[in-house]
Amino acid sequence: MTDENASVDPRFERVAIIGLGLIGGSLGHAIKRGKLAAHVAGYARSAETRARALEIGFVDSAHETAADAVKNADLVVICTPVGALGPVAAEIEPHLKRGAILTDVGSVKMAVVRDIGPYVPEGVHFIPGHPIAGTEQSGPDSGFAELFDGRWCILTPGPGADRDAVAKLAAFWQACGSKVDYMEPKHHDLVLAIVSHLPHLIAYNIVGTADDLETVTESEVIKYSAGGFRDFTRLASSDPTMWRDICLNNKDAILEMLGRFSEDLSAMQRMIRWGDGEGLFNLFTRTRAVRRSIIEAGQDTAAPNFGRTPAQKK
Ligand SMILES: NC(=O)c1ccc[n+]([C@@H]2O[C@H](COP(=O)([O-])OP(=O)(O)OC[C@H]3O[C@@H](n4cnc5c(N)ncnc54)[C@H](O)[C@@H]3O)[C@@H](O)[C@H]2O)c1
Ligand SMILES: O=C(O)C(=O)C[C@]1(C(=O)O)C=C[C@@H](O)C=C1
Repeated sequence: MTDENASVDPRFERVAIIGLGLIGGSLGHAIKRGKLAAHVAGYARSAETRARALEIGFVDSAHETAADAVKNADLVVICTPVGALGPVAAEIEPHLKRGAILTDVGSVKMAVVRDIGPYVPEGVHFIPGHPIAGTEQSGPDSGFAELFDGRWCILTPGPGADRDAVAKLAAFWQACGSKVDYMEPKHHDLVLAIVSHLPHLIAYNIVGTADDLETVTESEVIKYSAGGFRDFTRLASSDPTMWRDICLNNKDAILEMLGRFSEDLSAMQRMIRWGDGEGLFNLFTRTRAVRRSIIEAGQDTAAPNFGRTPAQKK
């Protein structure tokens, strides 16, 4: 915990988690691990997911409607795909407790402010958030308490946000294992477009290209996939709904980064075509240095098995 939040109590009486998949489930586990709430109420659309969440034990009660789950909650965390945030916010609006903190974990932030903002009642503190931690898995069985340990959680409070509420939410995420940082939503979306969204889109594209070649390479793609290709297939197996929603809701920043990427790819194509060995060598030397600085900064947490329970390591 940083000094500035050291004196803030990270605990809540009642937390509501809306959406009980990888992130909602991991949050439930982290709350239980840190004893951060007296009661965790959960909402999922399917009876099967609700039953499973209760059975695993990362929620204390599972509700058939989001409206029911948020009643009396001091902290409400919406953990659904980004495209569902607006409808969920509209449903829960009349049931939110005055003084409660309302937040989310969505991978984009401008669209979250746009979609949830209109449904925040007077007296409720809306502070968008994004834990930069995840895996390619989804659903209630995929969550685990250690997911957020040592990873960043970015909060994007609006200009008029209540300082005490922001400090409380920051203390909560720190108690869940995260390091907390603050950004403007627009800046967040630009940064995440390059460090998270573009890598996933490249992975989806490479695996799609290989799949199109199946008549030629079907057996080879499977047989020799122990190397670089296998790393791409992990990212490319991430949840289709989640990534569709990210693309649709961070369109401008993603198109900007895809444009730059395409230009750089063309430059690389040119170097290969004209045998520019020096250009290629210089580029590869520069990118190798980026990897080294990530490791030196202690951020080498993107390795495929980072943060997973032994059962999840494949
Ligand atoms: N997976 C990651 O790596 C990761 C990391 C950080 C943030 N996020 C963000 O967290 C959120 C949840 O992602 P996840 O990985 O936990 O997904 P998930 O698929 O594991 O879980 C999503 C949950 O939301 C529910 N849901 C889906 N559509 C809904 C709807 N229309 N109304 C109500 N509930 C609905 C699902 O049933 C499920 O319970 C997303 O906004 C995503 O952008 C994901
Ligand atoms: O490690 C992974 O599998 C992830 O995709 C996690 C990852 C990322 O790109 O780093 C994906 C999306 C989120 O919004 C945050 C984290």
